Amino acid sequence: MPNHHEPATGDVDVLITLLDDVPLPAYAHPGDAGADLVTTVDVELAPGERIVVPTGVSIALPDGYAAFVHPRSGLAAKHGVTVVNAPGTVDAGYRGEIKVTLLNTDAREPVVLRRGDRVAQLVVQKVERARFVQAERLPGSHRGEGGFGSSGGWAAAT
Ligand SMILES: O=c1ccn([C@H]2C[C@H](O)[C@@H](COP(=O)(O)OP(=O)(O)OP(=O)(O)O)O2)c(=O)[nH]1
Ligand SMILES: [Mg+2]
Repeated sequence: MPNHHEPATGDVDVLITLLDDVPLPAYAHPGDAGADLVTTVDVELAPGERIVVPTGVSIALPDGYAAFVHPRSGLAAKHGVTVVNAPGTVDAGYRGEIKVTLLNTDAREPVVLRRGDRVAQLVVQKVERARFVQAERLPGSHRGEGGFGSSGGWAAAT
């Protein structure tokens, strides 16, 4: 059984403060990309309702990293609960509490989430910062300006 109270082990140290009586974000299985975040409050989401929930954690990412707040597939598939701004971006310089903007996409059923429930997962990644170099023209490419379904319909590309 996964133990959600095991401290996360990983490749990069991320300083974290616990603002509430919550476990450290934990990877449920070795090799997981996302460490689960919990809500520190009970919420009931009406159909179509969104709400910002606190997670009780704040972090200091090293420069060159960002963390992304992703939905959990189980909550999404079983209850229609997603993260509105998925994936939410946590900047390396952000020291505030990580919050999750949940949305109940279900048209009929309300969803109850209890304090301590795992509502999202945090993916820590290296990110590049671009220098935006203004140019008169862009180099050509195979795709060109095609997008937004240019390659075909929803089934296999035809
Ligand atoms: O799901 C999220 C997304 C963001 N944040 C925090 C960390 C992030 O560094 C900060 C700002 O996020 P973002 O840049 O996405 O929001 P904004 O609307 O552009 O606000 P700001 O003007 O503060 O950048 O809010 C969260 O706690 N959860
Ligand atoms: Mg911003």
